[in-house]
Amino acid sequence: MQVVVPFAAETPKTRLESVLSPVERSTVARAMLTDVVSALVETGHEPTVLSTASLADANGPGLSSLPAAVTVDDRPLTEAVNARLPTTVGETVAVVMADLALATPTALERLFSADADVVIAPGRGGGTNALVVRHPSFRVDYHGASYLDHVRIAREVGASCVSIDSFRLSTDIDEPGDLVEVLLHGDGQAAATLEELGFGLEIDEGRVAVSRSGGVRRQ
Ligand SMILES: Nc1nc2c(ncn2[C@@H]2O[C@H](COP(=O)(O)OP(=O)(O)OP(=O)(O)O)[C@@H](O)[C@H]2O)c(=O)[nH]1
Ligand SMILES: C[C@H](OP(=O)(O)O)C(=O)O
Repeated sequence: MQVVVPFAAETPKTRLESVLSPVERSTVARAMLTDVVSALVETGHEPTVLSTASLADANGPGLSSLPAAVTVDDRPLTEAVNARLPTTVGETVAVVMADLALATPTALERLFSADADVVIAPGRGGGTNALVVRHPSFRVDYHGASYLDHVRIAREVGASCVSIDSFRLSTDIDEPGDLVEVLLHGDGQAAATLEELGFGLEIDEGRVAVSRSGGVRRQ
């Protein structure tokens, strides 16, 4: 099975612009990529990062030892991923997004071992955080309610399709509120990077929040 990890290398995580500078967004994105790749390697796979640009050039911290091959493809996400999907029966390709900072080998194994032509780990808010494709006619269409689109596309090409219920794989880190989950449940580079940048938990009566300086640091 090939495992592809799409990565927007140049201006990642724009939806975090209210809390992180461009350089910080790049640093956090690269820390999350490192965590995802490390979890995939622990499952015994050899992931390929499908990056919009070279990671050696505009290098951020921590990528010199990334345990993955990097392929540069500057086409838009959907096109770049579709170019990597199976074209023959018997081929399997997994697509795991680089912003799944809570991904663990156990959660990924559940995704990989589910039995269907198309296995989807939905993201909160309608996205598709991870996919396994075992059907030569299935193609992706990211953005918007891509989860619904992918269920429909699977049906249209006659592929069996299941979605898996995983808190860890459903939590992609897109918006400031998502940083809470990294500090609550993450134990990799992404969580460490956020702490280095001064983020901590704000624990009150309602939902836990994050703030920069002043929040509670993890032990
Ligand atoms: N190869 C490739 N990966 C992409 C592209 N756009 C997004 N990604 C990756 O796809 C995953 C989901 O990305 P999004 O959350 O939609 O986009 P993002 O660039 O990370 O963040 P925003 O700028 O806030 O939308 C992440 O792993 C991104 O790094 C693209 O055009 N090409
Ligand atoms: C790529 C996109 O990611 P989101 O914008 O939902 O994080 C999707 O899953 O369709």
